[in-house]
Amino acid sequence: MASSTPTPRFAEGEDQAKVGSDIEALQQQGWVLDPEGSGVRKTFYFKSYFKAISFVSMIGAESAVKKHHPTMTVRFGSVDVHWTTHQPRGLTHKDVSMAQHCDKGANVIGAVEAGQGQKCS
Ligand SMILES: C[C@H](O)[C@H](O)[C@H]1CNC2=NC(N)=NC(=O)C2=N1
Repeated sequence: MASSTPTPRFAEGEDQAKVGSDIEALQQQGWVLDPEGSGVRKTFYFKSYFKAISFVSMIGAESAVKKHHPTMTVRFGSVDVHWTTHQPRGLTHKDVSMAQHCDKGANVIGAVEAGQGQKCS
């Protein structure tokens, strides 16, 4: 059976119209809702492991400043990033602004298309 498309689950107190339209814009940039609809995720691809680690470091620095932290999985030529808000639970403007920051940083570092990332030989 095909799984149904998740619908956004916003945290209490969020401006749902604003965050909802920002999430739609992020989806145009390749972000997808997680299965619960309470977070967004995207995989970024890089030509070198050093670029992937530099991206993680850049996101980590912004996370420390903004006190909002992602779950990231680093692979040889890619980084999976997941943003959600734990308290209050659900999607917030913080997830949106950090996801936008990821897209900007990926451009600076030089992310590539899926399939163009570094692979094990
Ligand atoms: C006190 C501290 O700022 C909070 O616990 C922050 C830390 N980082 C966080 N990160 C994320 N992703 N969600 C949160 O709710 C959150 N809360």
